[in-house]
Amino acid sequence: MASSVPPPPPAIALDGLAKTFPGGVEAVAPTTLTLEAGRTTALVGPSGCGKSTILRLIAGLETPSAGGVDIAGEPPLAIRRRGELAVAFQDPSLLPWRSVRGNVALARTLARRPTDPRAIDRLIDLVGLGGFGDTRPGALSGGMRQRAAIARCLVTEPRLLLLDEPFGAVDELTRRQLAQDLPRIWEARGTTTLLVTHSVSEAVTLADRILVFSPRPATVVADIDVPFERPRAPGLASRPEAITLAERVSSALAEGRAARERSLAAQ
Ligand SMILES: Nc1ncnc2c1ncn2[C@@H]1O[C@H](COP(=O)(O)OP(=O)(O)OP(=O)(O)O)[C@@H](O)[C@H]1O
Repeated sequence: MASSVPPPPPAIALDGLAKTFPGGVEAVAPTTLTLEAGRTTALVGPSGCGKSTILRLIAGLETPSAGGVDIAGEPPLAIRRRGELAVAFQDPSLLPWRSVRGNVALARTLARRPTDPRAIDRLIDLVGLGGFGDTRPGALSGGMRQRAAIARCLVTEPRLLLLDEPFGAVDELTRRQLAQDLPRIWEARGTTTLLVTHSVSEAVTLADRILVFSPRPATVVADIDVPFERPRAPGLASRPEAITLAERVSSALAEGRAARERSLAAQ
């Protein structure tokens, strides 16, 4: 989709960011790190460790208990209000009375960008929903709804893209196709992208950097650089160097869990 000169992608700084929910559930331990502008960072960690909470804090959808988030010098809400931040959560909240095309087009209108029907249809095709532009969400499968939500995110040409298990409800073959096609869109625009995933191989294939988290409260246990050239080759996940890297991530996950168990046992 054509646009005027895009603003540069933002870096994200977490400064002592922590979250304890009312009732005492400590989801995120104080975390300080910088996520570089224009790169894709994957967040991997055990279920319930606090990954989605981190994404929601960065999106300004949760209030930190301590510390803060700085996105290119501004708080998350400022970026969100300007429509420069797009979030796709596991459970896509599409408007049920609008078609796929209507949902995608509305996001573009809300971001105060001109709407080009052909560009919207190209994006719908790209996420594998060609022919479903007139269909309402209720008549789509969970995976199709997820893909419509991804199209809705990308159509706003965000500077910052937050994806929470974006391919969770998608079959393996489609997942691979999406993992191949979609990053090209955000890479071409230099979007700063954060991706929560349970799939180690997806993290290795899609990300420039992988942050591995401990069980709750989320603490970074490994910060791994992914050195593979872009665009990523279709068969990358089965290359020996990718397998070695995936094993490093899996070991860090296991070590994070073991360390947490040891510290709980010592208490
Ligand atoms: N609004 C809330 N109020 C109270 N506790 C919450 C709230 N949201 C999340 N939690 C708790 O915080 C912890 C972290 O949740 P979060 O959804 O961030 O984990 P996650 O790593 O994304 O999990 P998964 O991989 O299973 O999606 C969990 O124990 C969850 O029950």
